[in-house]
Amino acid sequence: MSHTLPYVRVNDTTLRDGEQTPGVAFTTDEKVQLALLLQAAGVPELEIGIPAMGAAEQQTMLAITSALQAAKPKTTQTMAWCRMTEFDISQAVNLGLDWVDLSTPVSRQQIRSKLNSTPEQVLARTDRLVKHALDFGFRVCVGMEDASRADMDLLCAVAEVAERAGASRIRFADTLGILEPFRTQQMISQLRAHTGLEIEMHAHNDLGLATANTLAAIDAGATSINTTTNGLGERAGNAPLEEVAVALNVLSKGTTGIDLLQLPHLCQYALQASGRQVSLQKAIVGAGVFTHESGIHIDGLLKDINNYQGFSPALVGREHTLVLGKHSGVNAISTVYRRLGIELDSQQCQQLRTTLRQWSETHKCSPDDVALRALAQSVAILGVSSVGEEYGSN
Ligand SMILES: CC(=O)SCCNC(=O)CCNC(=O)[C@H](O)C(C)(C)COP(=O)(O)OP(=O)(O)OC[C@H]1O[C@@H](n2cnc3c(N)ncnc32)[C@H](O)[C@@H]1OP(=O)(O)O
Ligand SMILES: O=C(O)CCC(=O)C(=O)O
Repeated sequence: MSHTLPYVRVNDTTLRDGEQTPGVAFTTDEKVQLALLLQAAGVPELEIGIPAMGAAEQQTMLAITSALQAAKPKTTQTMAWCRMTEFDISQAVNLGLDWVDLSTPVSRQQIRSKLNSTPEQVLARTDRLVKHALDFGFRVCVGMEDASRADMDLLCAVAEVAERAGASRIRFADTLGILEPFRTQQMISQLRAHTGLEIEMHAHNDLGLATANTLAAIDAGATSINTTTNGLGERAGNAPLEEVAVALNVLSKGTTGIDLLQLPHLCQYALQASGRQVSLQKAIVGAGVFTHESGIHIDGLLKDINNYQGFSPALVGREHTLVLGKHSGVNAISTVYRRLGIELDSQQCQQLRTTLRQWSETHKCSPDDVALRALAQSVAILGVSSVGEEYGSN
């Protein structure tokens, strides 16, 4: 039986939390370009900066909101991150923003040791400053910093006060990245049962669980999520946009309206602008994630692609690549060489299988076409009769 997938609103914070990655600092032009690429890819909301940082940041934010407006149709809304203070809200005015996120710590630890405050004061401040921000025409999200370490009673109380004061959304921040999916689901479900507000999940990747926790939050009723391109962000980063968007699609958990085909280009630009690299094996965008070397896998792929394909790389505009190496089998060797225009017989393939093992241990990479031709020549020179037969031929 088919069912309608829930719409999940992506609020990408590459330009705010992403830029908090130590050492990362985008120029105004880079931020504008990133915002335009995110809008073109169909991301409906962007958190674009922190007005309290001062005039330069505010000018950049204005440049972003103006550029998004000019690129008709404007489909992407913008949000500023603010501390829950009059001053921060005042700095967000006249920047063309749709939303402010008013952030307040909600764990006992941070309320006491960071703000020198009390839960009662947090509640009173939430009520007052949500109303204050509404007076400026902003839509308001209340950012619950360190929510994963907070008492559920206080989270519910903050949500209640926020809702009554006129906020549209609460953000549940796993600020330290200490949640796992089961606990995430439990906490978000409890909040879901308690508030009619939109709930936004903000996950950090300190335990490598940001994507999993984001999906768990959606299962439990979160309506929007924070992401960053390539998982940029504080420490181990945030939930990567590309992972979450593709996972929601592949796992049939939700629709985002994001054009997945644009993700590689968008993420590549974000890498360049951030001066960062992702590992070869980074899900979705890593150079090696659709590359296959193992003999049994390539044999299976050649017989039927679905033998070793969880989802098609074409979903993100990429394709499978076959390489040879230490783990190659005869079927892979003959296929790869045939693509180079070199027909090998079974014995030559077996000899190459042995040669490739030695070559790979020495070079610690996949042989390129030049190296493959040289290896084929070495087989011809050595002659097939000298091949050791210790592995047999299939
Ligand atoms: C979990 C997160 O990612 S939260 C976002 C964090 N992002 C950043 O910090 C990046 C941008 N930050 C900055 O450029 C600067 O920190 C600024 C401009 C915001 C503030 O700079 P400064 O005025 O020099 O203050 P500084 O950073 O030293 O201290 C932060 C102050 O904000 C207060 N504060 C922190 N969070 C909040 C909050 N949610 N609500 C109200 N006050 C807060 C702290 O208690 C501290 O106040 P204090 O000096 O009275 O003790
Ligand atoms: O309070 C918020 O808006 C979340 C801030 C944040 O980036 C975090 O807690 O990790």
